Amino acid sequence: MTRYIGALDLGTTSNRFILFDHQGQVVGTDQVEHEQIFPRPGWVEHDPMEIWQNTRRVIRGAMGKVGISGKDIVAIGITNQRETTVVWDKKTGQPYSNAIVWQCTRTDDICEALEEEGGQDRFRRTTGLPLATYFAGPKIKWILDNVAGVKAAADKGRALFGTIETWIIWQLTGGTAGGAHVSDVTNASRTLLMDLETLSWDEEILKVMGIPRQMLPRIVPSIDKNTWGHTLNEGPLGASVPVCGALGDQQAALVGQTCFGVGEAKNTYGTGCFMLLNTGTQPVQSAHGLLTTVGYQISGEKPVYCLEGSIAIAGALVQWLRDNLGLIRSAPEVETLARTVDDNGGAYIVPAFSGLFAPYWRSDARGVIVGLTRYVNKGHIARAVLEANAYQTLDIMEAMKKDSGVDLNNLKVDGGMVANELLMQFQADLLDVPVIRPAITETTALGAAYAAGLASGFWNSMADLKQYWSEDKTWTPQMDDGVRQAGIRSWKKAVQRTFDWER
Ligand SMILES: Nc1ncnc2c1ncn2[C@@H]1O[C@H](COP(=O)(O)OP(=O)(O)O)[C@@H](O)[C@H]1O
Ligand SMILES: O=P(O)(O)OC[C@H](O)CO
Repeated sequence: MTRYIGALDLGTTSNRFILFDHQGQVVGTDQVEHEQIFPRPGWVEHDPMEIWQNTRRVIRGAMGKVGISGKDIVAIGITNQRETTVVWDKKTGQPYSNAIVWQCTRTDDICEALEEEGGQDRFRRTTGLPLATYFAGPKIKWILDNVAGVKAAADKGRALFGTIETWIIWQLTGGTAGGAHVSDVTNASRTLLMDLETLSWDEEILKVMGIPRQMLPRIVPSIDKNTWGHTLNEGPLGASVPVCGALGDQQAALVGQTCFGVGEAKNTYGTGCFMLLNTGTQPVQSAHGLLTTVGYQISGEKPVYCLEGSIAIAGALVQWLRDNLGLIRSAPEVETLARTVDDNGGAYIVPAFSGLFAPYWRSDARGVIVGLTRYVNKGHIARAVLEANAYQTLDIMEAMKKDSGVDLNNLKVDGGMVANELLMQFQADLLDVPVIRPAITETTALGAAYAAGLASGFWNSMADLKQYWSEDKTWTPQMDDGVRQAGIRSWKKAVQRTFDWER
């Protein structure tokens, strides 16, 4: 009987369940988008119950399309948008509020107050992260301080915190009847609350932020067959299937791209865009605005660390062009529109919608469109949207080189936006290195499947997984260096124009 690994990919824009066979090939998938809630400028929320409902829907949907039951699934792995924060009541299973999404800027004042002592890098040595609205810890504090009843419930041990993998694993493995309250170490490393060396919650930071220890999940390795629990027979899989792996989505993409060696990197273009470089079993502190984060941990082994460059707005800018400006009807149309012109016509967009993340970490920044003249038309704007992503990646690549000394001689890419050929060519031109797209661009889900498959014995070793990686297409640089340098100069000027807007 053919058996499968299931991967649940809980992204910012949509939830997917993907079934993989033993060759690492996709045999079936189902996907549902969820609502992006913008209650105020800079605020972003999701409804945790909608994410749970859609999770059940896509699991049943993918199994139905392939015509299998939960009994045909050896194990499942979970991967998720990181940092997005849910606090819920463990007796009723109800969230106290909407989830605060990683892009949300509402914790600006909290971060500013925390910075007064020790500055933006106050917790960097311990956590690998600067103080920024991006991370989960300040979001928990915001909920404790602002949502009625949560502080008292947390003190009594009734309120539980989780990032999205924690929330969904709790639901899948029992919910109010005793679901597992666990977080994988890669997600925990994005809270600003975890000590990167000991892989445990840092009591001192918890005290400073006023977060009760008992609301936090147990931190466990990302690839592990014993600690996550099993799905319920009465749940969406209709069977008791072990949950054997969980990884933040960017770390999952690193695993899916089989970047297991020191110096290997990938760049994922989804709602945001994230480059991760494997730095081995010792954390490397960044001096150039990157994050130090856990890449993955196999049970019983030392964790593998990464340097990460995080871009908040990538595909989200394409969504904005579609949903807020109505210039396109679907995301792929941005390429058609961009191809109506030869270049950006002098226009640059810096999408600092959530402030600017790496390498700048400026929460006072807001988005700009610069270089406008009467010549600029909607085709130029579409180009500037795509180019913004490539220029932001260039900023990250420069910082990565300074921090690690690694001069990448190509870039492995994945994520929803890599279908965009114009962007991929421009990216190769700008970085002046080849850009390589793998045959399977669902690398996030693949990484979660690999994690679950390794832990459950479906696959034997990481070395075995390397054979499933294959190239689909490579773009080689074609741009004249003078044109490249002129573009980079204009981009850097445009970035400066975003600063000092909010405060
Ligand atoms: N052909 C395309 N050109 C540009 N952007 C695209 C294209 N197809 C999808 N996108 C963008 O990619 C994002 C979805 O990618 P995905 O990897 O599924 O994201 P996530 O994991 O964050 O939910 C959306 O923001 C969408 O606007
Ligand atoms: O939804 P994505 O794929 O853009 O990823 C979101 C990140 O995990 C946020 O840190």
